[in-house]
Amino acid sequence: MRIHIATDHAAFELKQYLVERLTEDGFDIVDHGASVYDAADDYPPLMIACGEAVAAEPGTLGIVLGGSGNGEQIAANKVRGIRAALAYNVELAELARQHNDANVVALGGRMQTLEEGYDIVRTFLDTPFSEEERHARRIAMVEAYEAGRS
Ligand SMILES: O=C(CO)[C@H](O)[C@H](O)COP(=O)(O)O
Repeated sequence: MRIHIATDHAAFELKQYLVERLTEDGFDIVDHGASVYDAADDYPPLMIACGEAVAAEPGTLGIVLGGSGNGEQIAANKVRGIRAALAYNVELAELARQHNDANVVALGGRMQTLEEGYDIVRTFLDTPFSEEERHARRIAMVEAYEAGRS
């Protein structure tokens, strides 16, 4: 499975860790930066690039990282077709896939250990959408709004 990933400076170490672990696990990782640590970098262009890559390639998933994950989630969600969910524990990561069919997960690198971050991300990547009608119906309502049909 192809995974798109991006971070700003605040989760640079977490991104490096995830790229290494997920590559070992057999995932095809596309790294959208930041490619070097720069304490003054800005997250929006990095997260939007990651979101655009996910939206352009259905079936892929994305990981956006920052200090809290909040701004990263907000930026990724500006991309048409992106459903980005903030996950700070494995239960949220699981629900993001099962109920929301999220295609991007946002994590705060300052909010958990590297190993906890990996567990959250692996849960997100390993959990399928439930396909339950009520969840599909609600997602379709959001998509209709996004498409200007509601
Ligand atoms: O999480 C973030 C946005 O939601 C950023 O990573 C965070 O705001 C960066 O903070 P600073 O510039 O103080 O290192």
